[in-house]
Amino acid sequence: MTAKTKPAPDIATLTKPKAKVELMRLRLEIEGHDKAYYQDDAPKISDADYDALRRRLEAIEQKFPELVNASSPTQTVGAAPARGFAKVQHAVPMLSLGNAFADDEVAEFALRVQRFLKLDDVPAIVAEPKIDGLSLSLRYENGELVRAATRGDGFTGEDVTANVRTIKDVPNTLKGKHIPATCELRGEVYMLKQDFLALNKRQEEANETVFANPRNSAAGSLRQKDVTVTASRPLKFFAYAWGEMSDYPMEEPTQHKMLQWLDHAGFVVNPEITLCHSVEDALAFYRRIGEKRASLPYDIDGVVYKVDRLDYQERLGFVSRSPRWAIAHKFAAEQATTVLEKIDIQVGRTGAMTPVARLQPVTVGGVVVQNATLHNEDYIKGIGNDGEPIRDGVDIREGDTVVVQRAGDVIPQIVSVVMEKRPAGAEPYHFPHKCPVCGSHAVREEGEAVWRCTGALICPAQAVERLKHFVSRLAFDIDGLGEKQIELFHERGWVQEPADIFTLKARNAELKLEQLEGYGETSVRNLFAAIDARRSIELHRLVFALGIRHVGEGNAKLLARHYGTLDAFLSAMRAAADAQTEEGNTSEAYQDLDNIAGIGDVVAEAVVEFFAEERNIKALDALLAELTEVLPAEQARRDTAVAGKTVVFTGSLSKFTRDEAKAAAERLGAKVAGSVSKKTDYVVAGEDAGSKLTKAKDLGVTVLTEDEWLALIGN
Ligand SMILES: NC(=O)c1ccc[n+]([C@@H]2O[C@H](COP(=O)([O-])OP(=O)(O)OC[C@H]3O[C@@H](n4cnc5c(N)ncnc54)[C@H](O)[C@@H]3O)[C@@H](O)[C@H]2O)c1
Ligand SMILES: [Zn+2]
Repeated sequence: MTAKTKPAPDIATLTKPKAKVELMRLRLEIEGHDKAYYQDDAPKISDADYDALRRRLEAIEQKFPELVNASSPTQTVGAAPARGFAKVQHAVPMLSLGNAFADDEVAEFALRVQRFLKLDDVPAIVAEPKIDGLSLSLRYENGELVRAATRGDGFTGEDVTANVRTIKDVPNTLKGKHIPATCELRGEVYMLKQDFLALNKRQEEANETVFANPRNSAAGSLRQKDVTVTASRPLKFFAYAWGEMSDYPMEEPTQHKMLQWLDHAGFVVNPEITLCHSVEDALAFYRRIGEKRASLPYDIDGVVYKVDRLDYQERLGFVSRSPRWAIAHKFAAEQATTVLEKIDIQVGRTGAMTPVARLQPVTVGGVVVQNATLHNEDYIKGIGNDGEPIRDGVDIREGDTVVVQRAGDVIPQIVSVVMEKRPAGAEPYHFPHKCPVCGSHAVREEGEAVWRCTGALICPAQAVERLKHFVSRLAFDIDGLGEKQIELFHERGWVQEPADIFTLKARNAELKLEQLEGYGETSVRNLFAAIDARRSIELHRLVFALGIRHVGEGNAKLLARHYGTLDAFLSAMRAAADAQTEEGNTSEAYQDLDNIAGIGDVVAEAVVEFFAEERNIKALDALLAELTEVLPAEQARRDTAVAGKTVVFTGSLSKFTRDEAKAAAERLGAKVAGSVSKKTDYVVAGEDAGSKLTKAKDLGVTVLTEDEWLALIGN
């Protein structure tokens, strides 16, 4: 949810005519967002982006005050009532609040108030959590609820009386002795975070609107034309204000006494509200509630400070859209403090294990955040990609209180750990050395930050990718069994590991593949025939198909040629795997593998790790039981003109395909390379050969036409 605004002109150099145009543009854009937010309960941008638009508008209006007019968003509140609701005129307007973001803006507010009232000290101030919901005005006549209205544009709201009667926290009849004949009591409709999450889950399952946060969810639930829908939604209400009052229920009324009265009259008043006697007290409340924010069961987006004495409030009065006697101290929109409850490991499609922080849900920038990525083992330890410390080298532990950040569309991140809040006995996190999905052992390669599951053949997290690889062109290459079919068969639970492909036919009495959409008797028969044809497979294809990390087609061929037969390969691998330790491998089998020309330490390690995983062996055995023969690798010949030579094919070939050329060359003992170097013996150039040909000429490498090549290999 980022604002897609054009690079906006610099305010400092803005001329008046340009400012006019820019104001017009901003006003339209803000009005559009106001409608989406207030009328449709479905904002299109984050609150932070929205606030940035408003701040820009304010800055321009400040520079050109003559351009301000009454319809500017800086002068208005909310949005007009939506169609479909009866309109209600508020006896006393429902306004917005001025904003403060920094501590000194709060101090300035207090000083302004003090000066305005000509007092010697800052007057008593009530600090209230700013509940992130929507405000509601309730009109009581002779203690009975007669009308409920939303704020709307501040003067006219929407009639939601029937909807509000379904909210338990709103009394139909006021309690107590001192009930004014007429009173408009006000507060915030909101939804508990857990109720919001549960509601969203139900909505998602029913394919209904999913809300971005508890605020939108509360607003959308209240503003329903069908009252039974509102009744089914878990709405709550905190009372904290009032509009018209025929008289006050007490002598010398104050904000905090009125809150007490609201409580006695049958409302729920927020229990965190505190009476403060200095700016320091007020700021301390702000910090305390900020730290508590994530563990509160409802969302708050700041603190509202209100001058306590009502006679002072009256003297202070209003400026355009907000009272002079109150101010909202907002939390930084894109950061929030919360508790990291648990670290989970997610296994990717290729076996990479990524740690994810499970957080107590917290709303950051208008979106509920429950997870944050922790990237890898080093990141959790406080080590960055370059080996340098991050977060001042502080590690992340389960139970930590952390500051989460979300900027634009970026995945939420953990910016810092609040060390004072680290629970006694919190242990450094031990990154698991086992795959949480399949239980296979995991490895972290030299020079890499990522741990990977070695259960290539059996890990459900990797299954689809692995199976697709297994049937790919250079592996088993089964006609009629491509990526789409693999996905389908896997989704249905018919194929979990390679061996299952070969038992499809035997299970078909039960599976009935021919009844699948797009399949018929013939195509199923053809599929089974294609699968059967692959029960006999070349060793290098089998090795490649296993999906061992770093073993591509080239390495698979090197291995197949070196060992020759499946039995030789398997017994060598078992011997090497048996000798595998964390410190290394000194077995003869391993040394032999590591010494194969073209196979380096990284590849050798990966191969042995694969065979050291018992689960892979089981899956491989199951597969081998289904195969009829594994064809030994063709030994590279040493008696041909090109044996031991390195060849590069380039340009478009017309006498043979590149795959054919490569296969033929390799059969004759040549090595096929992808790029030209001093070690290249021949470059076979087809039509339109480009840079490789030029390079060959530069290096003096022999260049052959296709025909010359065919002649050389005796065709
Ligand atoms: N994302 C968008 O497209 C979009 C569009 C419009 C508005 N917004 C967001 O809405 C907010 C602006 O709305 P606003 O004009 O209502 O101002 P506001 O929400 O900043 O402040 C006024 C409101 O605070 C609420 N409030 C909660 N607790 C209170 C308490 N204890 N005492 C008094 N009031 C309390 C009341 O409902 C009151 O109407 C901003 O956060 C803005 O980012 C977002
Ligand atoms: Zn696994």
